[in-house]
Amino acid sequence: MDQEMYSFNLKDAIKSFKLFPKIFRLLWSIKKLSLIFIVISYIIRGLLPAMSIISTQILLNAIQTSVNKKFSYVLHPLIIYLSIIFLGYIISQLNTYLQSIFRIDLNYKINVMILEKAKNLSLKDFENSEVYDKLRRAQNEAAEKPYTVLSIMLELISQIIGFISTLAILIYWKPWTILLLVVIPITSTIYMTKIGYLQYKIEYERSQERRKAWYLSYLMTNDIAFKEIKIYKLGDYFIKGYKKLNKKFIKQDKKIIKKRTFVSFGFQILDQITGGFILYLIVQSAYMGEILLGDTLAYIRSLSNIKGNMEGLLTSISSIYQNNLYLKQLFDFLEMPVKLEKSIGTSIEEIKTIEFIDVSFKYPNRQEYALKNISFKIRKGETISLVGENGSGKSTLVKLLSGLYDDYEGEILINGVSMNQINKESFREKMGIIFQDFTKYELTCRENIGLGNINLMDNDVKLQAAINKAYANETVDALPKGIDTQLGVWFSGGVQLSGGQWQKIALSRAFLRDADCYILDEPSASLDPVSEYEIFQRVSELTKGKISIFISHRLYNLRKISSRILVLKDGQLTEQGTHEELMDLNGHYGYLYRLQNNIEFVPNSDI
Ligand SMILES: Nc1ncnc2c1ncn2[C@@H]1O[C@H](COP(=O)(O)OP(=O)(O)OP(=O)(O)O)[C@@H](O)[C@H]1O
Repeated sequence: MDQEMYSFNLKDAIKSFKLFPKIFRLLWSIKKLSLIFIVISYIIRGLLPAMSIISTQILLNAIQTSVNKKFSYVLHPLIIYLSIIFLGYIISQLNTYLQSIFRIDLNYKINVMILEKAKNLSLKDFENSEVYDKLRRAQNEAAEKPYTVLSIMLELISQIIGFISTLAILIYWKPWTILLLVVIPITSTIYMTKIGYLQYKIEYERSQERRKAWYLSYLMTNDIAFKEIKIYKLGDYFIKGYKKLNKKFIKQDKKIIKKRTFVSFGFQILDQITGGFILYLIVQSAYMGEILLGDTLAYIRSLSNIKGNMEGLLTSISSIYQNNLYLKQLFDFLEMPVKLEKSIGTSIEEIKTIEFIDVSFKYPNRQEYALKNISFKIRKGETISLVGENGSGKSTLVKLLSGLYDDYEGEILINGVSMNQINKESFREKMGIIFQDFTKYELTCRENIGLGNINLMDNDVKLQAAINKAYANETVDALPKGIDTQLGVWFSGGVQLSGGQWQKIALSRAFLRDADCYILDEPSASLDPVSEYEIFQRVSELTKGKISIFISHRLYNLRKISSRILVLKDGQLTEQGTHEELMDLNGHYGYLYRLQNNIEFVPNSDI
């Protein structure tokens, strides 16, 4: 047996049933009345087999002993027999209907709960692959599970009732036969549960690889990497990676199926032999005249019912355990602690100052600091430029400044109040940011802009003003349905924009809000130098009296508009001042500026 099999123990299995109250609370919150009806219908379903056996037994025995009796002697048992069949039919139909409806509501509610939870996660959570795995597991594997557990749980209730009630019929005849009937299924269940645990463990351990396989297939089936896949001929490479991962999964799955089939086959054979032996005893008793025809049939049916019930009951217990393991993923995710930002802190009415005091920060998965001992103060009315080579920490600084990470060292003060003590939601409402990797929403142009302030989504005047501010008029006017044109290529009627056009739409989105601080992180990636300069100039004009922060590698464009330039090098703030001051300093900025503008370089030992 595999090493992993030993790590399963019955205690864990029993412990997993502790999830019941949580599951029940969740289900109760969906639809109380439906849940009550479903439970009742399962209880009746559990009683029906025994009721049917007893009514058949009474009917047959009545027929066999009806000589010289009135017809009503057999008619009454017949009516009872037919009523039970009819009741069974109605209950089964009602049960199917209620469960289908319940399932729809439950799935919907759980998916919304997952989205609500994802909404409250921090950027750090999203950059943490463990949290990401939890989210994916919750979404992919666990969303269906509460329903599965519900139906198995109810099936279990019904089976227990069915089992006990039919068992009573056989106990009445030969009590010791019961022992024979239960030993084998119980042993088989323990084994099957172990296999279930093994399967879960494999699934759990391969969730990173599963995500990788999903990612490779995503790259192959979406437009994001299409061009590079064609140009660099990456198709076969990605398919090879996809196949390699999946071959491993298939091998593991087949091994489990083999094991499951083998164990189940062995126990089935033993079970059939026991069943055959008890059947032999029933037939022998009937032959000897010890029992009537109705009793014989009742015992035979009880025997087959008990066997079926026992098997079903134990399979249910084992699959509840297995499903609970997956459900734990869902609860783990839903109960993951998150800091709800909006409920805490001082509200920010206007951003007047932003100050970093000796701020250092490193990403959770990194050893080295991305920012080290950064100190500066920005006042309202200033236009600040952040410059530095790739990886020097500019975008990280912007993320810290927007309150997206909170585990930095030092202090970040907004209007003199610590970032950790302000109401971040009110603060962010006052920020208009275009990140380097801004989002191109596969939605309409109106939504792409309106998402900057959803209250203004239908306010055409304000939308147009934002479009004008961002110089996006030409782009929007050229769209076939104007502002209501679908953008991107994912949905029908979509129009794809150029990188620079997308950027202007994103800028309009930032302008739609009446912010106190605008941040443009490297628009140069998509804008030509002239457009970038125009936009910087435009933004600094429009934000007079407010704060604007630009990040660009084109130092020439920042020269005139910046009231101050902050120079980052290897995560440290090495220089700050106006363009002229920094040129006079002849440090790193001077070096970069001259390099970009073909000005002869005067060496400086500090560079
Ligand atoms: N999410 C992240 N997790 C871990 N490390 C990160 C993350 N984002 C950035 N880094 C690291 O932090 C450092 C600073 O990155 P940052 O993106 O702030 O640089 P930048 O100055 O904006 O660079 P560029 O000019 O290329 O945009 C780099 O070493 C980078 O590898």
